[in-house]
Amino acid sequence: MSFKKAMLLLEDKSFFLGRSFGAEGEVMGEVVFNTCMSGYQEILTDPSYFGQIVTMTYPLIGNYGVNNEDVESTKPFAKGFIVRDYKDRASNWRSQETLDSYLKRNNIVGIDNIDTRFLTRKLRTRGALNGIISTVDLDPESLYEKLKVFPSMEGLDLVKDVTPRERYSWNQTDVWISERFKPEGDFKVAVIDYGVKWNILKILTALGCKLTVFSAFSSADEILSIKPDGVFLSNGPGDPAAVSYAISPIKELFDKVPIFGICLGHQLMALASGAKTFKLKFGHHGGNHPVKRLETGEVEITSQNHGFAVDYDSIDKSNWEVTHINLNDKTVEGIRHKKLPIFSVQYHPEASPGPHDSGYLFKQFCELMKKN
Ligand SMILES: NC(=O)CC[C@H](N)C(=O)O
Repeated sequence: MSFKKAMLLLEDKSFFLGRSFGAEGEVMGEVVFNTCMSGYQEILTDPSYFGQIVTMTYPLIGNYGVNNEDVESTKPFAKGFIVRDYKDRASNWRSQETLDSYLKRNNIVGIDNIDTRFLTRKLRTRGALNGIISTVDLDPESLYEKLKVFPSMEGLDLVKDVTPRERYSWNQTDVWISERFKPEGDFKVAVIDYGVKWNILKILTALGCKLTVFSAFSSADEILSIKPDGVFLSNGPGDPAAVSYAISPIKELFDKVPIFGICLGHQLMALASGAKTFKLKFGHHGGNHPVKRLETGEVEITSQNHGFAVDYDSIDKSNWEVTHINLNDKTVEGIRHKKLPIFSVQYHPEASPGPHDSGYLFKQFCELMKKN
């Protein structure tokens, strides 16, 4: 690996000199911090990170390498990667490649030797900031000139860049997942792919769902044409309120089939119900967010990755019930329709990376399809 210098500059003009790893070049994006202690490969390949530069609060990154199995999509979607201490010696029986070589091969710019604790504290007090990482220009003035015209995440539709153009079928799972999830029946499920994580598809498959995956541009009629037993709304990048074309098809599906939404899918379901979304100060990105399930009073430790949230006050409480609340900041984590078999959560029950407390939600979706 190289020992070339790299620079990170934020929109508040603060800059950090570090060391280049991964690809060389220059990238801009919204800088967010993730508090997971492992799972960098799943994080990098989660399409919801499209448009963002991720910094890990866990200091040692790269030490267990990279493999072909732990990816959440075809390639890394994060724009750039910031770490405290990159370890080039990968030690794990599943490792096939170093993170440095993986990032180089996929043209993702990384920077290490950054005081990620200081950076995270700054993002926490200032809120998410745009940033630029460069290995080709180390002049803060000139980096700032480039960054200042870069758009803010608010108002950006990034789903159009990651959603598939054509529908496809999915029938893969893996041994770890099929140990936890057993077939619950034989269901035909339409997935709307706004940037879906593969772990979701693998869990649904293990539960006995035959999946047809649709583009975000699909109409309700196209989706209903396969006569699905249920519809799943996926996670995805960007500002949910900007994905206007995806909202009315969901609304049309409301009284037709059971629907389950995760993260962006949850936000779009809420928007279709007439509620509003807003941008959080620095978002929730990590594997230890406590969420209270209001029905039972139980607390789930959840995996999360979102910068926007559903506004509690805007929810139509005569038809919808808030089912889950985040115990850190009391934001909405789940909603359910009072009569129709439709529900969604803001967090990630598929985890990957993260704890498995919330896996029951997938079974709940199967129960609704069975009853219907
Ligand atoms: N993981 C996701 O689906 C993220 C949803 C949305 N892009 C947000 O940041 O809030």
